[in-house]
Amino acid sequence: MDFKVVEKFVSINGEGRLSGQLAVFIRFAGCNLDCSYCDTQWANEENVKYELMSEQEIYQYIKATKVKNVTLTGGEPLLQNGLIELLNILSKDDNLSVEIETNGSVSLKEFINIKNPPKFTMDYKLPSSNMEQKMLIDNFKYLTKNDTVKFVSGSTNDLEKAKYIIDQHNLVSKTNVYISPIFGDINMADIVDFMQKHNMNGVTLQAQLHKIIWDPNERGV
Ligand SMILES: C[S@@+](CC[C@H](N)C(=O)[O-])C[C@H]1O[C@@H](n2cnc3c(N)ncnc32)[C@H](O)[C@@H]1O
Ligand SMILES: Nc1nc2[nH]cc(C(=O)O)c2c(=O)[nH]1
Ligand code: SF4
Ligand SMILES: [Mg+2]
Repeated sequence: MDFKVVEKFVSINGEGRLSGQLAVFIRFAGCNLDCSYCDTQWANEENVKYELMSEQEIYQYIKATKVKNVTLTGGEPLLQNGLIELLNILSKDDNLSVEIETNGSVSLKEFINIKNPPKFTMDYKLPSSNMEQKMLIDNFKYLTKNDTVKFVSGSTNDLEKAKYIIDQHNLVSKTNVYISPIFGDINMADIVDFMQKHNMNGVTLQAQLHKIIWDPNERGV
């Protein structure tokens, strides 16, 4: 199966539990959502330039970088035809640690049963995204302590919804829970105040590190 790869690069992971560590990124074309704040809308455009790569070509590229952490992102990686075949190849290599960034609207069911499954970082899209109605609440039941739910928040209303969902589904006891600001839209100090006011123990606040290191609009970092 050939995959539409819009960019591939080595950087530090700017998000999630492996933030600050080297990672090799594979970004796939196309997404089923249209989040108001999406910083990679270009990857979802119909006429985006892409390179067709087979599973083996992607694996060989990853190995040539000598980087252990692999992030599959997009666009929406879980919508790529043949993703299971790619994951089967990557999961056989004990020297790789694979993570998938996914938007919360695609069922994880068929991806969790593979041997040595990837770590999922699943967004729960909050009201500011305009995509909340697409969230599959059922996905929470597949997540473990290897995975993460991320709430990208741009307002107090978003934070209140995040807190409601975290409490309602007891997420802190099941998985890793992160809050990340919509870049530039909300003061991080206000998020900390909110976390303190609501005793949000076990929740991690995180900025997008790559947007602090490099120009926030730079691609390939
Ligand atoms: C571009 S998305 C690709 C993967 C998948 N479609 C998703 O939404 O998780 C990767 C991550 O970047 C986050 N993101 C996109 N735009 C952002 C922004 N302006 N500020 C903060 N995070 C953003 C998304 O919420 C998601 O967690
Ligand atoms: N450095 C860096 N780290 C990231 N972690 C997740 C990213 C993504 O776009 O999914 C990302 C990204 O675009 N750049
Ligand atoms: S789901 Fe991810 S890639 Fe798709 S529009 Fe939202 S942030 Fe962008
Ligand atoms: Mg990004």
